[in-house]
Amino acid sequence: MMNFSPAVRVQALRVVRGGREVLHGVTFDVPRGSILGLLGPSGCGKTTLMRALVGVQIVKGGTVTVLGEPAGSPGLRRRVGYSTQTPAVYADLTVAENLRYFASVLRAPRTDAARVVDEVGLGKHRDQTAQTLSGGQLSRLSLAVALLGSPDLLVLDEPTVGLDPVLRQELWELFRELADRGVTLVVSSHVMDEAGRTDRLLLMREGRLLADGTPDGLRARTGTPDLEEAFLQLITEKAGSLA
Ligand SMILES: Nc1ncnc2c1ncn2[C@@H]1O[C@H](COP(=O)(O)OP(=O)(O)OP(=O)(O)O)[C@@H](O)[C@H]1O
Repeated sequence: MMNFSPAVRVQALRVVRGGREVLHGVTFDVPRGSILGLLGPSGCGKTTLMRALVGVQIVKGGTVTVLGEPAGSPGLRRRVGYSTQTPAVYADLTVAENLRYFASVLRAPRTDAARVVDEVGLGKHRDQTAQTLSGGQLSRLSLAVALLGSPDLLVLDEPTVGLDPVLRQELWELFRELADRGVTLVVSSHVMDEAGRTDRLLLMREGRLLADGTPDGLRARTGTPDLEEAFLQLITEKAGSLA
């Protein structure tokens, strides 16, 4: 039977960190097999929101439902892949050793380590220790770990930081292939030209959603083809309406 419920449903989510509310009631859905982009200035709450999706963030209010279960449920552990901004891999293990290790922890198929190394284009570096990788290679290793076990939801925190335009393009092509296979992706980025590659964009500012729509919808609403310009316009609009 087809499952039409959204992959992610976030309702009225509030989070307090360090005694301060950093998410002030965020609500959105992510349909299965789509790519949601999370954009907004540094400190607006993107990482906090992603932590709530993977179930490692204590929440003050609201609900987060992932693949039909409360975020963080044990049953979701192998169905959700998360790559953080600071890669959590072993510095003194090689690329291949790291992947074999995490594959065994996740009880992913043995062949998975080889598959994901190719998917992220790290084949040439498989025998290099993680500590000798460049920043971009390290973030691709982190992405490879998230792909182990073929999760249904991928939560990727700035996966393309430090990558050249060619690699960024290749990774976005991979994200689209995964979405076409039914995987749901939530991807944060600082880079506006990547925003146009998503199915839906959440523009965040200071713990609130400034806009939620398709890239074309946001362009139409603001009357500009440039998403960066659209974002700035929405911020000004909001500031005006609050004044
Ligand atoms: N452990 C913490 N204690 C106190 N405040 C925190 C903590 N972690 C994050 N914050 C605050 O929560 C807010 C949201 O942070 P978050 O990391 O989610 O932002 P972000 O949008 O991911 O930023 P960036 O793009 O720079 O990674 C920020 O104001 C940050 O200072």
